[in-house]
Amino acid sequence: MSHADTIFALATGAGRAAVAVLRLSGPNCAAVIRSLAGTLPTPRMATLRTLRRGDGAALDRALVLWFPGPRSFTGEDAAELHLHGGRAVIAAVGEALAALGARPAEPGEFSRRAFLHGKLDLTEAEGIAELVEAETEAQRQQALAQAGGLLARQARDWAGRLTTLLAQEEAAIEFAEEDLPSSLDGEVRAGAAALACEITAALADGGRGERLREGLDIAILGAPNAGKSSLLNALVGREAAIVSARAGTTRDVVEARLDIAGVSVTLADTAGLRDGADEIEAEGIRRAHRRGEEADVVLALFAADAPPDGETLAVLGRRRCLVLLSRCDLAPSPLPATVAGEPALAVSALTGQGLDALRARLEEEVASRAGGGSLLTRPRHRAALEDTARHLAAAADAPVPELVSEALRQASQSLGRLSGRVGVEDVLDVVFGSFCIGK
Ligand SMILES: Nc1nc2c(c(=O)[nH]1)N(C=O)[C@@H](CNc1ccc(C(=O)N[C@@H](CCC(=O)O)C(=O)O)cc1)CN2
Ligand SMILES: Nc1nc2c(ncn2[C@@H]2O[C@H](COP(=O)(O)OP(=O)(O)OP(=O)(O)O)[C@@H](O)[C@H]2O)c(=O)[nH]1
Ligand SMILES: [Mg+2]
Repeated sequence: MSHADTIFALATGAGRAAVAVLRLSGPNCAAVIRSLAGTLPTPRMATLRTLRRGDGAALDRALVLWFPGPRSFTGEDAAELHLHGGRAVIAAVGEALAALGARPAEPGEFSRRAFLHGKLDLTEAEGIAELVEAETEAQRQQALAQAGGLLARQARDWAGRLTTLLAQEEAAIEFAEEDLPSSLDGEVRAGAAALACEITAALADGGRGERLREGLDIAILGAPNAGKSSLLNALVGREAAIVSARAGTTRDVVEARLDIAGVSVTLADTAGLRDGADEIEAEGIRRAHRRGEEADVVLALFAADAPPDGETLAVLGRRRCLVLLSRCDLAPSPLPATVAGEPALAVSALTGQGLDALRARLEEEVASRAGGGSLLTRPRHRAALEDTARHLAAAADAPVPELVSEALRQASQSLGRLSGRVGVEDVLDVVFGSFCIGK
């Protein structure tokens, strides 16, 4: 993959659409646009042109945008073709571009070039990917802040202070050689300890930003016929799962997406837990248990009109669950307030009783685990900052000035990985490889 190539990709979604945007970037852009559109349009001004193949045949009437570098998204010559959205139009123009020496872009290659040309740091590029993937309002806000440099600015501030500390420690080492008394070493150690503290405080966010980006998983577990599928349908407001009076209706895990408190939540309905099921149902029950173990929150359902079953009680013993007494319209009141000592919320998917209270409880559970206001949105950020804080703490406590300086250098390296300044090619491959084509 050469950064000297001129690349192109469809920037808009596949499938039928009114307009399709083909994006181009690279040193050969001007020649490619001249060849397709006759002359270069005025920079950054949408211009209607007939695009023609080498043999003069018309390809499409399109809006052409020309972005001379370095004042472009990628920081090099770039262009956009706003085509009619037909599959054949896109294919024909793509063929013409390939014939002119441009090649299809890899996933994330436009953002990678913007990064390489210093237009974005790595966390800002990640923010752009997060913006494209955002499904909820809170995810959008977090992604926009990240793309706008929220973490990048903080990292630059930390990096600047770290560089100052390193320079001061080098000076302290010099002074020591000249046998001059200096308090500089002590000041640097105190500065390193303070910076370690500040970074540790930023890390102590309970992973809320990462969870907001990734979304949360909630699993519904309980005996056959407890009303799990009915509850899923009631919560998502559509018939996502099959409901029937026969025990053992659900076998596969049925997933539905919900927006709870601005967090993207995957709600999973599972096979009813019981012994002695047939082969297929038994596999469903294994999947149910696995879902329960992986979930952030488990809803344990007990039918209010039946005694609590041992299988679901065993789940309560293994992990903290939100306990629900389902089908509560079928049981005579008063209902028990607890199951196996756990407070239980009475709900009915049929009458809707208790559903608002359940939604409120779910909002609390979700809001306590994920939400906005965090600088960190990825495990990668956490790992880099944990290393940085560790090296800073080591610098504060190092036995001799030379080791203070060495630890500060390592802290600087770790922090550089966060912004991508200390660029190990494989980190870039991982980050940009997860982007979609055309980004
Ligand atoms: N048609 C279209 N819409 C789009 C994009 C695009 O590339 N094309 N974007 C793509 O992500 C987003 C907008 N982001 C952009 C960010 C920077 C530049 C850009 O060219 N920046 C120049 C400054 C340009 C100027 O100030 O006039 C630069 O940074 O040098 C373009 C788009 C969303 N919408
Ligand atoms: N009266 C009443 N009936 C309910 C309620 N919830 C579910 N049912 C009925 O209980 C039966 C089982 O409901 P499902 O939602 O399929 O139960 P399930 O837990 O998904 O069952 P499996 O998939 O077999 O594990 C169906 O006949 C539902 O109509 C409720 O709140 N009130
Ligand atoms: Mg079911």
